[in-house]
Amino acid sequence: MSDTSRPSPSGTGPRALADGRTQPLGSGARTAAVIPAAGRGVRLGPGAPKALRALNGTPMLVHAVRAMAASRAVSLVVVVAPPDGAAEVKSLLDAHALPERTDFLVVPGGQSRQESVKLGLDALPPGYDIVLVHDAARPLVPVDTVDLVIETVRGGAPAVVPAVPLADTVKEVDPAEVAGAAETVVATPVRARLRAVQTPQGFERGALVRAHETVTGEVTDDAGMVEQVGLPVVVVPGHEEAFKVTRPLDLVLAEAVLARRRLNDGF
Ligand SMILES: Nc1ccn([C@@H]2O[C@H](COP(=O)(O)OP(=O)(O)OP(=O)(O)O)[C@@H](O)[C@H]2O)c(=O)n1
Ligand SMILES: C[C@](O)(CO)[C@H](O)COP(=O)(O)O
Repeated sequence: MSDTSRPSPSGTGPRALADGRTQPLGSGARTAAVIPAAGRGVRLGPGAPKALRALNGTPMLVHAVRAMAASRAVSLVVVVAPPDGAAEVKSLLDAHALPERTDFLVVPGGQSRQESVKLGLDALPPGYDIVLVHDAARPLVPVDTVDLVIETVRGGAPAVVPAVPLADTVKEVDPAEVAGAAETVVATPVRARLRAVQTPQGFERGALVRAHETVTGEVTDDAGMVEQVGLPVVVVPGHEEAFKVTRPLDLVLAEAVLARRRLNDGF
């Protein structure tokens, strides 16, 4: 099979195959996680920036950092803090127990999620061939999901998203009427073919960097940017506990999940 080589920013990355997949990176590939945590959390209501709000007494961001560091494959976590809050976030992480095998970096974020992820990527040192991007707002993702995403990138996928089927039927509405007093349905996509995608999304580093350097315009996730540069995105099973804390009711659900985990763990 013919293939073309494409250097990764670390200089140690994989070769891109003609179909956009990459040759397997192998188990030696080092993995870093970028956690965008610079959002305000407007939909959660008034209060501190969302990532700093507590879930059972511990800031959501600390839960999210621990969720990434729980994977033995993740050796660096880059936290993208609110633009004026990097020092506060650094102190917060210093004050909470985190695995010793994992290094941490904190950088200030930007005005959009996309900009914050790019700032995190820019801060990544060389030597990491796989990059996870994980919302601070998904604090409870289980380690098995994180590991599955990493394994799939190691196996040669340039981009991987964990996803779950939808419970609701989804309607597309007339774009001219979006957020108006009334909206008209223009289509009903076949639900069985739709997936709700979660994070961490995993990437071969070169693919993600290229996407962030070339794609402009509104995007709501990083895999969508990789799609736009023409690379395949592989879907793996997500997890119901990887839901995004977006509205006040999600906080109630997150605390219930933590309570159930404590019961199951017997403390
Ligand atoms: N300028 C921004 C906006 C968002 N995020 C991060 O992107 C993730 C997903 O965003 P979302 O859940 O929408 O968070 P917020 O933007 O804080 O929420 P809202 O839209 O309700 O304000 C969050 O971890 C958030 O902190 C970020 O790093 N920088
Ligand atoms: C990246 C994401 O979590 C995938 O579902 C989602 O698109 C983030 O959206 P948000 O509006 O920035 O929370």
